[in-house]
Amino acid sequence: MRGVLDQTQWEDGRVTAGPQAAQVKRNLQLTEEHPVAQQLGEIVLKALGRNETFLSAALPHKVFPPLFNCYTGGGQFGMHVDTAVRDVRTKGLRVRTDLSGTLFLSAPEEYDGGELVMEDTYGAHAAKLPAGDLVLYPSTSLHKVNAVTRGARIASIFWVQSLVREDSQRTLLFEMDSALQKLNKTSADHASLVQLTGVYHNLLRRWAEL
Ligand SMILES: O=C(O)CCC(=O)C(=O)O
Ligand SMILES: [Fe+2]
Repeated sequence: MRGVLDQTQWEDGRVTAGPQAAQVKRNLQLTEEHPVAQQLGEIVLKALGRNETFLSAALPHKVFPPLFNCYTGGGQFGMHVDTAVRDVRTKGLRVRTDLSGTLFLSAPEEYDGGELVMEDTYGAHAAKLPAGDLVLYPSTSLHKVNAVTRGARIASIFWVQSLVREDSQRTLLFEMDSALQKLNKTSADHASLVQLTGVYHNLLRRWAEL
């Protein structure tokens, strides 16, 4: 993916930003309509579909086609909250953004700065992950990307409409599914596993919106 991106002409990131975000957004990007974003976005979507942790945590209903972005030469993205509903112009559908994802495509050693900083009720958290790692966070969070003062930070970003809109409910289901998966490995024949798996599905049935 980096081989292709390193040869692609980037565009100004402000074209897809709302009025508040446009004030603070200084980066380059490829929108979901760009052929390179479409080609590489498919790879990202396939990888997401194979990743059990992602599927269990996000419970994805719709995924906004991945964009690609690049911060370099002091590029940054100041504090903002992502747009709540995004139109997928290429597919004629709309995605409510419950979760935001950043898939890092540059190694942390390639650039200085560029941390993704998210604010939640417990304060600020910074993520600057190895290439190939993904951070998924509630789209309701205020977040920013610190200025990149050396090198270039390349990433793929996307949004997920989850089957379960509420973070608190999704978190409970994720915890429960993680525990069930562990039990399935160690005590698959325990009778209570059937019952607990049933509870998981019945909670999901209660909370899922299609
Ligand atoms: O580049 C990132 O990690 C996040 C970008 C971002 O917040 C956005 O495009 O809304
Ligand atoms: Fe954002």
